[in-house]
Amino acid sequence: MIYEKAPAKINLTLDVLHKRDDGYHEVEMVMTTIDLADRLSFEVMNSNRVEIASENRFVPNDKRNLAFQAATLIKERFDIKQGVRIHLDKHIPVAAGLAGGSSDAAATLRGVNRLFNIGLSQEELQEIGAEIGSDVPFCVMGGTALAKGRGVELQPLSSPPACWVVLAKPSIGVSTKDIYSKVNLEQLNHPNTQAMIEVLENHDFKGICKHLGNVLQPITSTMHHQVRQIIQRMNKAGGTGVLMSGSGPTVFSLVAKEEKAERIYNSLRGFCSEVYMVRILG
Ligand SMILES: C[C@@](CO)(OP(=O)(O)O)[C@H](O)COP(=O)(O)OP(=O)(O)OC[C@H]1O[C@@H](n2ccc(N)nc2=O)[C@H](O)[C@@H]1O
Ligand SMILES: Nc1ncnc2c1ncn2[C@@H]1O[C@H](COP(=O)(O)OP(=O)(O)O)[C@@H](O)[C@H]1O
Repeated sequence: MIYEKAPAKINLTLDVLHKRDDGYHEVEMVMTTIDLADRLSFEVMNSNRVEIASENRFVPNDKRNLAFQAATLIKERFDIKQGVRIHLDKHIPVAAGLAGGSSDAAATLRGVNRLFNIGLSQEELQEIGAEIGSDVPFCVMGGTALAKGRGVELQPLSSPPACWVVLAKPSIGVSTKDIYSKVNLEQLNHPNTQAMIEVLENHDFKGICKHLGNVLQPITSTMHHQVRQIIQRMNKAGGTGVLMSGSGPTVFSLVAKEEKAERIYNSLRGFCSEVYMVRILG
């Protein structure tokens, strides 16, 4: 049996530059991993099948699951005759803007590579990951990175200084495709990506909080008042660096001190069913 951890990501910046000919949007975003993770196990099966099991009722237990797709892709590409049984212990909220499914796919690429001794490099796993989804290569790489193109061209960056991340996810689902389709290129309030890269290099926590920005936040928060309410509540509770992650609806706050993070966490609980307080992994 082989085990892999699949951490969630948050977007410190998310900018959309233009619409591409392939229908995707050209993005520029800074992402970092956090200590909120799914856990996966992988076991060889003698029958030539992929099986996936998870107790989470929001996660599909069939070919719609990105971990299932990752295992199938590797098996077919490298003509592996044995099967694999995957167990997914889900902790990352689903359809939340935290790349839970993409991180499960990335963990599966790593896990199956080890299970069958295929010997693929991290770069090769990233390339295969891009066939599954735009966030998968970053999840293979982990840490902190600048992502360009449709999100698959990666450049590693310095990680943020150790801090706490308080996250709150309202009980609504958001479709990434739907949010991207509502982008109006004339109306975007672009974050300063270069400034974010510089403050990361300088380990400047206040600078990181100052330069957080996500062009998708106004779109998702206009559609869902719950996102606006959480942003307001986090700010009112004294939250520093408050931003929506990815296409949402999860909102996070970066906090340097544990007591303050606890205060924000407590003020969100009761108001919102899914609230987490975790460390940044970076
Ligand atoms: C917004 C982001 C930010 O990290 O994350 P999430 O909110 O999903 O976590 C990503 O760009 C999401 O990546 P991912 O969820 O892997 O997207 P994909 O499966 O590749 O694409 C889903 C759909 O989103 C749209 N899409 C995605 C990426 C991109 N650069 N431009 C797009 O227009 C396309 O319509 C595509 O069909
Ligand atoms: N392993 C998985 N974990 C979570 N969701 C998955 C998984 N595989 C496929 N999905 C599907 O992908 C969709 C997006 O899920 P997720 O990756 O959690 O969101 P996001 O892209 O917003 O971070 C969900 O609606 C779910 O049905």
